[in-house]
Amino acid sequence: MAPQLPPGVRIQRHSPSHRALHATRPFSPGDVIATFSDPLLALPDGATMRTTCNYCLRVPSPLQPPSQQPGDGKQEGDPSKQLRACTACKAAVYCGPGCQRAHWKAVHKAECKMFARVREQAGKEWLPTSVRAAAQVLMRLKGGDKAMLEAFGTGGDGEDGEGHGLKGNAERFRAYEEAWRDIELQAAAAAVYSGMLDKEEVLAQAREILCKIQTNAFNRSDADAGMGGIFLDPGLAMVNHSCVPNAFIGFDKRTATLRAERPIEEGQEITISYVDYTLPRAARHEALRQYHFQCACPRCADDLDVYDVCKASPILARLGSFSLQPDLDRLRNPSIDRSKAPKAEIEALYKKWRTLSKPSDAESDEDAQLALARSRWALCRPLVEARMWAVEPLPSTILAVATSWQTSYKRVVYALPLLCFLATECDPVKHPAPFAPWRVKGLVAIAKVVAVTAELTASGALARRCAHEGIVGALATADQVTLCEALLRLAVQHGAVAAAEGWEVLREARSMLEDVESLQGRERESGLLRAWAKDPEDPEGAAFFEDQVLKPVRTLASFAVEGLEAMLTGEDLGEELV
Ligand SMILES: C[S@@+](CC[C@H](N)C(=O)[O-])C[C@H]1O[C@@H](n2cnc3c(N)ncnc32)[C@H](O)[C@@H]1O
Repeated sequence: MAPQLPPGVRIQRHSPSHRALHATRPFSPGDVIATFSDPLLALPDGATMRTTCNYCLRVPSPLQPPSQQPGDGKQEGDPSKQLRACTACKAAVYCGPGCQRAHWKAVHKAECKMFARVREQAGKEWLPTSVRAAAQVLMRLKGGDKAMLEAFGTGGDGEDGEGHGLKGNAERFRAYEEAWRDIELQAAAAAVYSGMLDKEEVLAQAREILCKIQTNAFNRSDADAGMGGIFLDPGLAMVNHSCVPNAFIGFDKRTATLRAERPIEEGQEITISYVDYTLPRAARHEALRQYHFQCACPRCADDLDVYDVCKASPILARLGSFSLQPDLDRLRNPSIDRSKAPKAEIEALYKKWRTLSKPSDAESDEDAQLALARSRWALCRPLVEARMWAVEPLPSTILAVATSWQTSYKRVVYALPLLCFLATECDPVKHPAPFAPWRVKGLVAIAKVVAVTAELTASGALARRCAHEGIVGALATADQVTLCEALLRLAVQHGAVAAAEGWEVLREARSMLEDVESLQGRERESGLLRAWAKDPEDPEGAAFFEDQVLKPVRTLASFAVEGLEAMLTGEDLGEELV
């Protein structure tokens, strides 16, 4: 039987062994195409299975009071106390009895004994995610689980033009030595710990299962959203890859939401990107190796960079205005000089950039981070010369510095120009859709630093914490509370589309916005911002936004490159900035 699908999508067979997801009606950017709430596999990351509800995958935090559904957990406050362990295996934890019961019925009944074996034989309380996933499949297949049999049973790989099972690309995995070694090890562990190694064919079956999991499961990992793990739904698994996708997936607990990133016509194929589509072509292809196909999307065929794709994006005109970079002409005609950074050079420098090792935990002090940032910045020189700020690995280099300064007592104010620069010069080019999660995260990051600088300004301590006259001057003339409120309004509006209601970044933005709204004497500013958020074309609101938000953000962004140069190339200046 073909996988059960929600309305909005259907499966179309392009060739005997290649199926695809197609739209059954038109969708506009940001629209929900379909939701998938009954996954076949939904697991937290191995090492986090003691801090994540093993059923609903919620990671409790003080900001996340437990919901009444489906876990009906009641404890609040200390996150670790919000989860209770299965009394039998003590390995799996839950946010409430509802989740525990649901997980027991779905899979834990079979895997509970497995964790006793893991403790006995390996002295561990958890298993790597893929090993646990494969063991779950083995045990559910043995138990005659119908949905598992359809997806993972033998002979259904779609290769015969009729099967509806998941594609596994097993022969290709076998030829990919590095990946195959891992699969063999994981298969052996899954067979041993599931207690099924008694039959020789179980090993082969476990390998097939792992190939299918690697090919079809989605990685839910997102540190900012406080989540990790994998998600596999046989219907959603029919969506193919493109480096210029028209859709994207957001995860919230056990639900995956497929949304349109670009306009989609009725009958059109729906595609997502399996990898970070803003990487240079060679890096994308390397990341796609585990899927065993040659991407032939327009970005790959013509080796388009992020500026090319942004320029041609059909959503710029529709969506560009309600953002920190509403200047569409600038996005379409950036002042870059490609001759200074030829494509081959970018690919080579990206490869080298990736080999620069991150400081280990032991040496992750500011000096080690600074040394790494210096080497990365030096490698990115051709991109800086070409002013190609949005081409990786330059934005990641800037972001890493911004992130470390953001959490540094001494440098937090200096993070502001970098974050404003990323939000105006990099993110909108990489992700033309203003609801792209990266862009929303960027807005919240700026708002957080502005909340700090507003306090420093109010207490008169700003000039002591920042030696840069330009930054201090820009902040002195800005209404920082209004700036913060505007950023949060943008984040809340776009964040609701970016991921899901339970997205941690959105919750944080909402909570900060409530705090700002409760401040007295700001009725006029709040009123104007509210009007502008409702209608970005409203002339009074738009003028206010330009003056109170875009102007200070642009001014702050204008100090970013100069500040980075001083810090990362000038021996003395760098120290002075501390
Ligand atoms: C998650 S499945 C997608 C559904 C798959 N087409 C099927 O029929 O089962 C991933 C696999 O689909 C194929 N695939 C996905 N995107 C592709 C693309 N753009 N071009 C060619 N094959 C693709 C690859 O074999 C990949 O390993």
